[in-house]
Amino acid sequence: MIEINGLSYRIDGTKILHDVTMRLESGGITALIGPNGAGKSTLLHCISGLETPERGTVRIDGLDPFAAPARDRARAVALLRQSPALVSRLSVRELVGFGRWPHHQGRPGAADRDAVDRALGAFALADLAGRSIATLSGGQRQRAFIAMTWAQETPWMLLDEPLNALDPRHARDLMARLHALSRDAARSIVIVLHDINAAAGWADRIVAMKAGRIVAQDACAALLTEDTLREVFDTPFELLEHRGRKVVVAR
Ligand SMILES: Nc1ncnc2c1ncn2[C@@H]1O[C@H](COP(=O)(O)OP(=O)(O)OP(=O)(O)O)[C@@H](O)[C@H]1O
Repeated sequence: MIEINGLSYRIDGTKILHDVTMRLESGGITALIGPNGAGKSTLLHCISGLETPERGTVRIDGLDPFAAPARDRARAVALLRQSPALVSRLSVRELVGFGRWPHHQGRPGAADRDAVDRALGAFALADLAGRSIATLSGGQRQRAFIAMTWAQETPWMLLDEPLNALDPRHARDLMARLHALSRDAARSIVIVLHDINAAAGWADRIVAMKAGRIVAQDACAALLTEDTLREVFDTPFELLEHRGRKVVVAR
């Protein structure tokens, strides 16, 4: 479980997160939704210890990300940032191999090479393994960064808009893989999504943020109501039902 208590974060005097308190249950997929600028990325950065909050505490299965050594933190939680830094001379295989660093600390073994091969296979990157990441298309590069995060094999994966740049097939494949991973490997996934229908189709739980605050959190089906979505996004939505699934249409 990730427990967040009274988390506040400020940049240059402007409050970005306001006293956020919540629990993220282990297992399954939790979608983090909310309008642009709501503080979703900032919250993920604080959870993963990338940013230090002004006040409040975070515990990742008991681990304090602000006090723990970087290696322990990197074995507890993997973060895919929205715009990951690009080291363009790296090959795809080398980039994915970076995900193994917390496990081998510079001396990769057979288990690390296997994990990289599995990640390359899982994201249809085997044919691109030797290519420089600078030469990839936007979607291919996004998949390489997701594979790197995946190869880190942490109990928690925090993914900030991983569907960016993915075509419909790869977006669906990614959500299906994350769903299977959360079931078969008992990994806990927190994913920022702007596509509410991806959340409706795959998430177990949804947390909705607005203006630096949590405004709703519940099981996916319970949270997705026209009233809640209108309140979160300040725009009307229509909720339809298709083959037992909710489909959300912005009006
Ligand atoms: N370095 C910074 N300096 C000033 N303001 C910042 C900085 N980083 C973030 N902010 C502000 O903090 C607020 C929250 O940003 P954040 O990126 O966390 O939102 P978000 O919910 O992830 O948005 P989006 O959906 O657009 O990615 C925004 O108003 C943003 O402009």
